[in-house]
Amino acid sequence: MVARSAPHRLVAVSYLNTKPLLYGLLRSPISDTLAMDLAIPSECARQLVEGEADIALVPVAVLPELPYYEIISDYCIGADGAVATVCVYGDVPLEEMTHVYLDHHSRTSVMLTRLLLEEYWQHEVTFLDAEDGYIDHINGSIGGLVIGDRTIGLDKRFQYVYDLGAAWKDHTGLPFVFAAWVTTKKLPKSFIADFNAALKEGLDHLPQLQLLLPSPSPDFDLTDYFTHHIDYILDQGKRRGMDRFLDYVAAALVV
Ligand SMILES: C=C(O[C@@H]1C=C(C(=O)O)C=C[C@H]1O)C(=O)O
Repeated sequence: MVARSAPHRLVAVSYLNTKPLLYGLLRSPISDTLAMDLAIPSECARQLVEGEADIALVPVAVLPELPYYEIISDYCIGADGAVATVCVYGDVPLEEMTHVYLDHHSRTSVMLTRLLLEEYWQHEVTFLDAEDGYIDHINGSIGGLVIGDRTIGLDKRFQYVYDLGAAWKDHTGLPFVFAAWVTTKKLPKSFIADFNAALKEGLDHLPQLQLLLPSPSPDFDLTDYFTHHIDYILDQGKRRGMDRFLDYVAAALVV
C-alpha cells in the first residue's frame, strides 16, 4: 500500500470575501491534500504563528512576527480604494471622536487604523480593546473599527463611516493588502502552482459561486463587492502598498 502523506493544515478567513478562493480550492483535486478550517482573521494568524496551521490566509500585519514565511499565492484579500467592509463607524465625525474600539477579529486593520489616525487624519484618540458585543458600545464620541461581514448594514446605523481602503489610497496613492496566503513550511513548487491555479478557478467562477451563497442583506450587492471592492490580485502595486504598510508595522514593533 502506498502511504499517503499527512494533509497540509490550512486555515482561511471565515468571511464572505474568502468564499471565491475557497470555492476554487474545493473544486480542485488539491483539496484532497488539505485539512481545511475557517476562522476569524486574528485566529488564522494565531494558528500560523503557533504552528497549528501550515498554510493560512493571514492578516499581513502578522508577517513580521514569523521567523520564516513565504507568500505562496498571486491572490490575496486586497483593495484598490474603497473596500466597503473595513471601516471606522461613529455617531460623530472622526475629529470629534475621543475613543476608538479596535476590532478583536483584526490584526491588519487595527494597525491601519493607527497609521491613518497618526499620518492621515492626524487626530489623537484613546484606543479601546474590543470584545464580542462591542459594536453596541459605539456611540457618542466613541467610534469603532469593524471588519468583515459584521459591517454589513452598519452604514445605516451610524451617521459617520470612514472606509480604510479609501483613506489608505488617498493617503499613499497605493492599493492595500489585508490578508495573504502564507506558509511557514517549504512547499514543493508543483503544489504552489496547483494551489494558485485552484484559486484562479474560484475567481473565474463567481456567477456559479453566487448560486450557492445566500445574499447577506437585500441592500448588499455581492457581485459589486467581489468585483469592485475586494481586489484579489496580488500584483506589483499591492506589493508596494504592503511594503509601505509593513515598514510602519515593523517600526511600531520596535517602539
Ligand atoms: C477586507 C477585509 O479584510 C480582512 C481584514 C483583516 C484584518 O484586518 O486583519 C484580515 C483579513 C481580511 O479578511 C474584510 O474581511 O473585510
